Amino acid sequence: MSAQILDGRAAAAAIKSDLTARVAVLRERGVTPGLGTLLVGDDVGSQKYVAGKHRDCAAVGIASLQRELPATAGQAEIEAVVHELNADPACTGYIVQLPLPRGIDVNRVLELIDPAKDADGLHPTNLGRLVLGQPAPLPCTPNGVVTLLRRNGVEIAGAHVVVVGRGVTIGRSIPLLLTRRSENATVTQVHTGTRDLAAHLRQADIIVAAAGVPHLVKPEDVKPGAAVLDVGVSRDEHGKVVGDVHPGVAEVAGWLSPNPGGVGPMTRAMLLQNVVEAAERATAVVGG
Ligand SMILES: Nc1nc(=O)c2c([nH]1)NC[C@@H]1CN(c3ccc(C(=O)N[C@@H](CCC(=O)O)C(=O)O)cc3)C=[N+]21
Repeated sequence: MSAQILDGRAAAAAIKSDLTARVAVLRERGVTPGLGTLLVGDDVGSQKYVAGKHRDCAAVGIASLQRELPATAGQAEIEAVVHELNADPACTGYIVQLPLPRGIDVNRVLELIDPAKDADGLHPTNLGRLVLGQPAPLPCTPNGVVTLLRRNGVEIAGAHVVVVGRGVTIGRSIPLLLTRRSENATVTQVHTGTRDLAAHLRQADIIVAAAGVPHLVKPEDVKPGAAVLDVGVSRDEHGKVVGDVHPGVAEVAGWLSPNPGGVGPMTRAMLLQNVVEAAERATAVVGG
């Protein structure tokens, strides 16, 4: 018996098709949403990610604003681009591609982003709103995880979800989404300080593996039929992506998100959704 696939590429394609229609409505009203990216340095991986985001934009009718700075750029130069994008009415939302070069105060840069233009959903104000239950752009990867489960009919309400990892972009905020009344999951968060990781994993109806440790989740630690989402991205010596989930888990789990092809494409779709929703909010205010 083999797990059913939580196909992130298929779900992302369906979401992008829905967003294309919403963008068309906005454009009829004279509003073209625009996604900005700031890329600092010449990391090939980051360049590829950013290029992918702009390809996505073109596909759904969102305008692209690409800003690039050399790896030698200093704090002031980076902050100047952030101020420029905050002020630019053509920019509905934007991201500062991470990581930034060593020596840059990342938190200071991210705090300067206008929370209304925070396409990543990682601004302190928006994370605070998430804690408070107020409307805000949601962090893209966590929202991608929840959306991928929902679209495949995986029961979240009442489920015991074990989240592996406590990183800021994923692990920290996934429990905040899953424990909302609209999701109603019960969440255990485990991390490198957890005494018996396997004992927790075996209790899980849903495992979200976001630790960045290759093949951390082993088949013998997964309850038969559980849903397992592989969010970890490590690379082997050939540069190939290796996830947090051991391939043998496919024989035990009921549902499995592949990596690549799972949560990654969903992250990109959620970024586009944040931009479209920001444009819709702005249009509703302007139009009354
Ligand atoms: N401000 C900021 N926001 C981010 O969201 C952000 C970032 N910085 N820095 C880097 C990480 C990484 N990340 C990925 C998104 C999608 C895929 C993705 O779509 N991956 C494909 C495979 C790769 C491909 O097809 O090109 C997949 O999983 O199937 C991967 C990685 C976003 N990040």
